[in-house]
Amino acid sequence: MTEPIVLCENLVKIYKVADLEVVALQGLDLEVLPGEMLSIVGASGSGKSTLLNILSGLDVPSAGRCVVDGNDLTRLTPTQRIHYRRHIVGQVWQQSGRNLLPELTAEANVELPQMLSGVGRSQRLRRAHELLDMVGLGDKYQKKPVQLSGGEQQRCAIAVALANAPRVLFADEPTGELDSVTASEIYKLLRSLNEQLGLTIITVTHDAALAANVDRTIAIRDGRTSTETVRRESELEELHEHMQEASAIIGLSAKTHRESILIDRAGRLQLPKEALERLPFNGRAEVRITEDHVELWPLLPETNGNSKHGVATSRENEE
Ligand SMILES: Nc1ncnc2c1ncn2[C@@H]1O[C@H](COP(=O)(O)OP(=O)(O)OP(=O)(O)O)[C@@H](O)[C@H]1O
Repeated sequence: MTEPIVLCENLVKIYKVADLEVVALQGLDLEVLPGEMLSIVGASGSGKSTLLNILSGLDVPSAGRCVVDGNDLTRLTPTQRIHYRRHIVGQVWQQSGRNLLPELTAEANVELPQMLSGVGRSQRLRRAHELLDMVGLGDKYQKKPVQLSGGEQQRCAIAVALANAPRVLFADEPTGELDSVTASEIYKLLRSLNEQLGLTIITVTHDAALAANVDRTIAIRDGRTSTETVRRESELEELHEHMQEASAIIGLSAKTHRESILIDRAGRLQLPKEALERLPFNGRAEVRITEDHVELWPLLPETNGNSKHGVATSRENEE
């Protein structure tokens, strides 16, 4: 079995602000396989950036386990952390000011991380040109960020992030400041780099529609993974009744994507908000375990087993 390149187990992050504690991640589990292109979606404040900051080595978890390409992020020494950030992971941020130095040309921006790693000038230049060609900036080597469009700046940022050939690329809202056409082009570029280089890519986005561009989307709610959406190998011709319900979770068609609720090792899951809003659970549910699925029913006085209010939380053999 292929080992995951990213593994988070029961990850917890608590921020202390004055006397207050903010629990940003509350026991998050995540596995990503080498070569996967994954998107993390979730409402503002759900913990996406916190997770990405931990994975990219900028922050440390309060508890739990987090291993990326064999590096245990709870145990790195400061020197190992610098090596990890320079060589194992690459990052692209939403604001181009965080990705590129304004006074340097595109070429020099891609040279910089290599220079910090001790790569010689001719090799640096060769690599910078190779990467700028790959991201579609073959005619912009000498342009400074201000002379590039927003989309070109993000292309350049991707080249910078790949300068030291990382094993995993993290992109936090890489298209947040771009129009939808340019955003979709950046996702296509990320997809082609993922396929050409076999690079593992994890992006964070508010925009569930962009999730259609990746293999798998994980939704985070309140610091925990809640649902997973996987692109189907081939489009379904027909949908079962219950599958149309499922497609509402992040807004992609159940014909093209298969959605599931994630159940952690302790058996915890988060019901979709839609189910919570539509059905009167009031914090508790009647559980019915059958041979091949589990049903959760609101505790209505008149519930007699024939109510239409049931929500199936696990169905096997759905296709
Ligand atoms: N440095 C910090 N100090 C204190 N609290 C923080 C800090 N960073 C994040 N938080 C809190 O942790 C929770 C998760 O924040 P996080 O930024 O990870 O969410 P997010 O899903 O990335 O949100 P957004 O989409 O708005 O960027 C929020 O309640 C936030 O206020």
